[in-house]
This record gives sequence, structure tokens and C-alpha cells, in this order.
Amino acid sequence: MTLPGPQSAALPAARGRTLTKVFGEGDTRVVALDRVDVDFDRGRFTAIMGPSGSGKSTLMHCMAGLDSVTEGQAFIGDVDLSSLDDKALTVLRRDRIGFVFQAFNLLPTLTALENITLPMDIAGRKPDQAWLDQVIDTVGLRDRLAHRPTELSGGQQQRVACARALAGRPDIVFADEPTGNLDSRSGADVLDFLRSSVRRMDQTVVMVTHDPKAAGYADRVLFLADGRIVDEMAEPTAERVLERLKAFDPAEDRTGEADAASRAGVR
Ligand SMILES: Nc1ncnc2c1ncn2[C@@H]1O[C@H](COP(=O)(O)OP(=O)(O)OP(=O)(O)O)[C@@H](O)[C@H]1O
Repeated sequence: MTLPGPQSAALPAARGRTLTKVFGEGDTRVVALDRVDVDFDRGRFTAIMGPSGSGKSTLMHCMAGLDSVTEGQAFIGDVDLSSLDDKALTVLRRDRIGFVFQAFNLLPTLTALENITLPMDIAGRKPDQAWLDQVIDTVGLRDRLAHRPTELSGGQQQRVACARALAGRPDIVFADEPTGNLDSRSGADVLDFLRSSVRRMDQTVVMVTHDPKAAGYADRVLFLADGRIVDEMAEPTAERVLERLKAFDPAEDRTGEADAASRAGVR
């Protein structure tokens, strides 16, 4: 195993530089990301929030190499994703990035344990058993490992998906609305696990969410509007996030939004 050197240890787990993503052209042109600079430090839990269409998913997809950028660069550690061909990008995503989606995306024919180790099995990598045990215990799935997804609740299925994302000890986990399909109790279990993976296992998690309560589990919240990061909150609470979100009124136009942002002390 190669241990990260002092330089790579100091690097953020992921970072974007002047990230720009344009969809379509002419009348249908949309600037989904507008020169975004962002760092995701190691061992931190970041939530990304903002109104519908503000660019949250696009930012996550570009940072995770699921979509290409129009301009700028996305780095995982010191690797510039735009320098990789499709094959190298697939390997990087498989080996260095964990994903959790709103739909749990588990394979129905496999047991929970088989789902958790699937990415490593595909890669021909032997799991680090001590790490895997820690992940399974932290997520609280020890007595469910032989169950298939249909025999698990939604919350348990999402915890399997979280364990799968973390099993390979990735550089960073990207979670897109991980609690969107869950009741609040199951959602809290999933968020507790993501929180513990950061606090106790030194993982790095980036989560897109619409839910202020979910964002309250993070170390910081980035607020997007119109493809830009317009605000950032450290040590968020659900109440403060909710207050901040009230400044984004969908009825307001761009000028109104600037007013709202200035009322909220942004810009
Ligand atoms: N494949 C695409 N083709 C064209 N436009 C797109 C595409 N994907 C996203 N967009 C546009 O880019 C902008 C940002 O979309 P994105 O999905 O990143 O927003 P979001 O903040 O994640 O929204 P939501 O909260 O509704 O999921 C939107 O205006 C959207 O319509």
C-alpha cells in the first residue's frame, strides 16, 4: 500500500478550479456552473444546498468525473480528471470515489455483504477485512449481511449502499440526496453513519441535499445559486440553514436574488 506523502496529505480530497459547465447552445444555452472554485478538505463532511436548478447535481457530477466540464478543472487529490481517458476515469471512479444515490442501486440477486464488496470484487481487489468490519459495525448491519435487498427496509438498503461506497476506503464519497427516499428515522440513521464515517473513520463526504436537517449533520454547507457558490456556513444547524434558505425565494428574479443575498449578508 502506498501511503500518501506529506504533499498529497495536505491536498484537499477534491477541488474544482474555475469549473464551468454549459449545456446546450443558442436559445437553449444554460450555464449550469459558472467558474466555481471549491475545495473539499479531507476528513470533512460538506453539504451542498441551493434552489432547484442552481447546479448542485452538476457540481457533484463534474467533481466525481461523471460528467465533463466545459472549462476549468476538477481534481481528485492531485489527479486532474480532464487528463484522463474514459478507461482511466472509470478506474479512478471505481477505486477512489464512493457514490451514494437517492435510489439505492443495489443488485437484487446479491446479499447485503455481496453488494457491499461488489466494486472491490469487480476490481479484483481483496477487501481490507479490518476496515470492512469497521464499516459494517459502524453502519449497524452485522446481523443483516446475508439478507437480500428485498428483505431489508429502505433505510437498511441505503445503509448497505453507504457501506458499499466506503468499503474500498475511497478518497471521497459523493452522496446525491441520500435521504430523499427515506422516512425521517431511517434518514437519521443514514446521516449518523455518514457523520460517523467522517468523525471516526476520517472519511471525506460531500452530500447534495434539499433538507436543512440533513445539512445540519455536515461540518459546512455550501449554498449554490445560478451556478455559483454564493455562501458558505461552518458548523451548521438545521435552524440556521433553514433561515439562510429563506433568502432564496423562487419567485424572485436575478435582481431580486441579489437583493435577497444582500439582505442575508452575502456578497
Ligand atoms: N443534461 C442537461 N442538459 C441540459 N441542461 C441541463 C442538463 N443537466 C442540467 N441542466 C440544467 O443545468 C442547470 C443546473 O441543473 P442541476 O441539475 O445541476 O441543478 P440542481 O441544483 O441539482 O437541481 P435540483 O435541485 O432540481 O436537482 C439547470 O438549469 C438544468 O436545467
